[in-house]
Amino acid sequence: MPPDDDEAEDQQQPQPKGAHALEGLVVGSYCHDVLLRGGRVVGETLGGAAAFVSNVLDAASPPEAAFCVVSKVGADFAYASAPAPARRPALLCPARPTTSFHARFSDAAASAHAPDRQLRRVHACDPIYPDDLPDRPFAYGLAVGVAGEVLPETLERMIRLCRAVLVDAQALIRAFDAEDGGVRHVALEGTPYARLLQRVAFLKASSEEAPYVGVETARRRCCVIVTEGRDGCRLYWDGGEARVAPFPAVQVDPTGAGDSYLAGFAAGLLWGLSATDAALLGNFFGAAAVSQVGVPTFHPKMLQAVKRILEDKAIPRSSPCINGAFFTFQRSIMHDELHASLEEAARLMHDQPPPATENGDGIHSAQEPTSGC
Ligand SMILES: Nc1ncnc2c1ncn2[C@@H]1O[C@H](COP(=O)(O)OP(=O)(O)O)[C@@H](O)[C@H]1O
Ligand SMILES: O=P([O-])([O-])O[C@@H]1[C@@H](O)[C@H](O)[C@@H](O)[C@H](O)[C@@H]1O
Repeated sequence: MPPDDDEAEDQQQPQPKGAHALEGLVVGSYCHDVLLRGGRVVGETLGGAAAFVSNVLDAASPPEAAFCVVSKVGADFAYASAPAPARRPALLCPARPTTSFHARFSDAAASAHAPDRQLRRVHACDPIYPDDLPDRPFAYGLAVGVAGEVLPETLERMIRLCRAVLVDAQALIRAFDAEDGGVRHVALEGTPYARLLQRVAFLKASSEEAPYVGVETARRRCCVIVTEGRDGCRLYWDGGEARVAPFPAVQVDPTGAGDSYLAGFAAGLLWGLSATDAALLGNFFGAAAVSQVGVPTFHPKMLQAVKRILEDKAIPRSSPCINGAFFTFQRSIMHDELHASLEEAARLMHDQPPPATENGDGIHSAQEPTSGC
């Protein structure tokens, strides 16, 4: 198919050079998460995919890979003075409240594929408009909206600015009940995002979202990743697929697993791994996310070990792989060895207990709001 005018323009776009040749653009709002079990509030945490994503990119990107976050919050934002990741300033919308979700957990969610929480959007901040994005080229972009804030025209602008765009399906297919904000999904094909898919590099969906994405149609346009909770994930591209094994975890809070997965995956690509190998890093950080409440804190020894493994195993990045033209999908010969080394590193996470307080509900409160709430 010949490229349309937009695509031709994209292909001529100047490549970023110099110290920020691997700079990323993360688009999606921070939010307030309220966790409920049995009608009782059992945790209040910083949320929003952008928060989980920044946390993992900070932890796992190669040293030369910077990134910036475009996020919106209201004047009530409770984590403005918190340490990373919300220290990356969000655009302030004084007239609107911070996006907020209530996540209701059911005790019965024992199956890996059963929805383990019911989400309600309680407040929505302003959308992120194309003009809110910095006007410069980026090596990669992550479209990680949670509340419908990444508009189709904003995703289109990201595609123009970034050499490769990775998208979380939750940014595209969520619809919100007009009465109570209940989250449901709509078919991607019927949304204005569908026509952009062929200019996206990777689309990640959870197994609950996958039927709405339509994997068989979507994989002909971009690589589709379906995450399967504690079973790991599968990648589907035009002409092949792969299953990638998980890492063991004791789940205390599933929030942010998908977000942390996507950022781990992107970091893997930045280190020069193939998509199937990078998915190991996604699974690794997805597992790390569920073992703590809210945005997780990683043990420094664990992170050192992960970086050593990547420095050792990843290919030199003189020609960055995070570039639509150069992705390789297949697992490499060192895939199993990489899994074993990361599994070893994961044990260091428990070298000392994470900074969480048990409250008897299986959900621990790792972060308290620093103001507001
Ligand atoms: N209980 C678990 N044990 C180990 N890894 C997990 C667990 N839950 C999630 N993960 C990891 O996180 C990834 C994303 O989780 P998933 O539940 O599929 O996404 P979402 O948070 O979007 O619903 C999975 O592919 C897996 O790698
Ligand atoms: O758990 P996950 O699917 O990766 O992502 C979550 C979103 O689905 C949710 O709307 C938001 O409130 C959480 O903070 C987190 O971003």
